[in-house]
Amino acid sequence: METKKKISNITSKVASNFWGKLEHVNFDFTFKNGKSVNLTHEVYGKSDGVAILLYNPKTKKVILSKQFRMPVFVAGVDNGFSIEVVGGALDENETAKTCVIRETEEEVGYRISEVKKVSTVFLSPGIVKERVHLFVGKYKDSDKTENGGGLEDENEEIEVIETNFSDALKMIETEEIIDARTILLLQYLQINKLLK
Ligand SMILES: Nc1nc2c(ncn2[C@@H]2O[C@H](COP(=O)(O)OP(=O)(O)O[C@H]3O[C@H](CO)[C@@H](O)[C@H](O)[C@@H]3O)[C@@H](O)[C@H]2O)c(=O)[nH]1
Ligand SMILES: [Mg+2]
Repeated sequence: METKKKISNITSKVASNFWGKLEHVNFDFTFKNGKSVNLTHEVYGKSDGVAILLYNPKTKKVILSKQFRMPVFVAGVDNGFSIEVVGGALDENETAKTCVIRETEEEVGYRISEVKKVSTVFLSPGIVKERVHLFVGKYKDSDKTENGGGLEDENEEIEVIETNFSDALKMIETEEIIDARTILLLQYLQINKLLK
């Protein structure tokens, strides 16, 4: 039984509070041999997030979005454009389900009501404290509204991509799709044979 806590004397300083918050967390870490070190780790995050893969069982198509992502650009990949599932940050006091239904209409213009929760994941647990709640949801052509494309007042510009599921899977191999949430959810559909 542990006699001393592994992590103790935790203090946190806000290093930056712009869009998300970057914290410097100082703590004592005790190794198995009893030795203790004082460490400072960076932790970044905003609110938790959601993401959803929309699929049409009749046409075997999926809906994806394409938008500019500065971190992707800074990393030198694909001029910064990224093909992703619909997703976004939770508003205050918003449930994951309400958020994912709202983001679906805002970003790609489909009004859906039923979604299925798949899992909750950390995407970069060494750095980012955000948890993302992952969903899948069926859509049909008649769910389409006049909306989509993102919110102008959030400076969003989103291209809606409706593509064959089989082509989307190929885009993982060709690395046209590089977002982990998107790959995870496409593979979830494949493993569970939801579009067979
Ligand atoms: N990252 C970032 N986005 C900003 C900033 N300022 C404005 N934005 C804009 O704020 C909007 C937020 O849109 P959402 O749909 O809510 O979020 P998202 O950008 O799609 O998703 C990102 O955040 C989610 C929640 O934190 C994450 O779940 C997801 O993985 C991704 O990082 C985007 O248009 C983004 O360009 C900024 O400083 N940083
Ligand atoms: Mg978004």
